[in-house]
Amino acid sequence: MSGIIEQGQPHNEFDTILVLDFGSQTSHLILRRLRNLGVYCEMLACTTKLKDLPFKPKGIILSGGPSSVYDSEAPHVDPEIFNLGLPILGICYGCQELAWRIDATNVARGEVREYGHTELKVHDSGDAKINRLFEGIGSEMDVYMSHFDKLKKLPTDFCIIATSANSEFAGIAHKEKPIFGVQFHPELEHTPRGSEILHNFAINICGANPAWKMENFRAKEIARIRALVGPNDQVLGGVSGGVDSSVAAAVMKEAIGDRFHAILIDNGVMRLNECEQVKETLGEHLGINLTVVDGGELFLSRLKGVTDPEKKRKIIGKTFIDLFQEEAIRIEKEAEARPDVGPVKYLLQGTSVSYKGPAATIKTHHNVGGLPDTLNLKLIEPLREMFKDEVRAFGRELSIHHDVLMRHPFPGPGLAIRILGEVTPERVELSRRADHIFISEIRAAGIYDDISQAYVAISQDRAVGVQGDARVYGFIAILRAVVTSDFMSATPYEFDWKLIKKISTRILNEVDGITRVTYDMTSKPPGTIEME
Ligand SMILES: Nc1ncnc2c1ncn2[C@@H]1O[C@H](COP(=O)(O)OP(=O)(O)OP(=O)(O)O)[C@@H](O)[C@H]1O
Ligand SMILES: O=c1[nH]c(=O)c2[nH+]cn([C@@H]3O[C@H](COP(=O)(O)O)[C@@H](O)[C@H]3O)c2[nH]1
Ligand SMILES: NC(=O)CC[C@H](N)C(=O)O
Ligand SMILES: [Mg+2]
Repeated sequence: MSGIIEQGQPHNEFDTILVLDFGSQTSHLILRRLRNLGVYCEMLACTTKLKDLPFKPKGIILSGGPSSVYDSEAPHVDPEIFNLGLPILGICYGCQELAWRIDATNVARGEVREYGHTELKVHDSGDAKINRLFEGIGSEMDVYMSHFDKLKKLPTDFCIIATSANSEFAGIAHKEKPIFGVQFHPELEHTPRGSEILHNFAINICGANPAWKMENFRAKEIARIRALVGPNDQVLGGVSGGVDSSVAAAVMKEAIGDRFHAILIDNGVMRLNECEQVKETLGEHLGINLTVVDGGELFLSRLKGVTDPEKKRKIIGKTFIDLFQEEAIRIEKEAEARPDVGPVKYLLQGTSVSYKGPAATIKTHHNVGGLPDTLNLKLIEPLREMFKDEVRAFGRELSIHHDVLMRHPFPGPGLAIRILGEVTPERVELSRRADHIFISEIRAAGIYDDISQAYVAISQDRAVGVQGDARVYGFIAILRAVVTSDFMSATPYEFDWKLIKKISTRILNEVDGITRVTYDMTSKPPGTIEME
């Protein structure tokens, strides 16, 4: 990493815990819990060569992951990890990895899957140094497990610090060195006292000073962006009106002023009047001059006849990139006469927490699928490691208006992943109008902020109805409203029955082409928030 990029990096100023990501769906939650404790942390790929690290962490956490350590394809940590003299905590796969690195025969496939809550028994080793991970917990603790593989043997020089009914080695500690492993997931809310374990590790064992605060982020991020972009280069910003990109755009504007160009791409699958409204709101509340690029026809023509969800996502992602590239050329042309500004070198995305590393692909979120090699724009993602609620807290720090901050997330592929199957202009229209009624009623009932995300999906199947005594044959509208704190897991919102009946009646009366309305009762997991 170059010296310039290193300037203003928080890991040079704050005690930092390094999280090595083995691809768990919940790796980011480790960071979030640590930040809540005031401990600065960063996440890198599990295979990072540790001698190349641009900073010295106070300790290292190995995350969970979908692989099995004994498989030939499994990812492994740099063996150098044991020579750094740093405290290490392995979580689930991370714990199995520690044991495997010491002796590959320590880990094997289990006989039973252990998914869900388990009572953990904490063992007193008689040595205060070894007991530190569970300090203050007492003799029992409710934990969440999610594994199949298990430790078969205690690694040499380790002792047992916790057990569960299924895991003889649910917690292990090295007898001399500050190396610990746990089979359960302390980062999950389902492990109610998990934060205490992370506190014990990061603050007590690693000795990290918990001096990190959200307000540090603003100055640090602005300094980082200024150093990265330099005095002349320009930045193109994908701005959707969503929470992430609005907050990211506000930071960019503060950092580099009019060298930042905010672009909203109308992908033909935005909600009713959305582009006009976003342009107005961002201008009014953030003083950001947004250019709206009309890509509607292009997107819809490329989506014609396509029904596979992943194909739809990929087509949309690629079309976004094509249009961003065209915009970069336009902006450079316009700036030709200005000696003070240089080329457009960066693309800003407001992405907050995303799946990266070797995590199993559940969906190709278009914005995080990686940019094509042919793109000569480098990515800037100021919020890349934050969770939505952290982005909102950061936005409040930047005095961004409540309505912008509380907007329900809206995915980049827009209504296209809520219109099951083929996206046609007619079905986009149905989806827009039904969605508008649903959201307007939710707002009017004063429950918009109680719901994390709500929308109407349109089925591929049709159903018969009777309207004005005539037979009609139309699509099914599927209402979805969920409550979640981190969008990783979610439960359906419990509507007042009268309200949901009113919404259903309005949709059936006002949207021609819809003959049924249903409510999606699926939690995440096993469902996801979007339909496709
Ligand atoms: N229609 C669009 N035009 C331009 N950029 C977009 C558009 N949709 C998404 N993006 C880019 O992709 C990024 C990821 O989208 P995502 O939906 O995750 O974030 P967001 O729209 O900023 O916030 P939210 O999650 O609240 O919707 C955005 O931050 C933005 O940079
Ligand atoms: O920018 C985005 N591009 C995408 O391709 C995408 N797919 C899902 N989402 C949003 O991510 C959150 C979790 O969604 P899922 O439970 O459907 O995976 C929810 O908030 C979704 O709206 C996306 N956001
Ligand atoms: N959550 C995890 O880290 C799981 C680890 C490993 N894949 C197992 O099944 O045991
Ligand atoms: Mg969005």
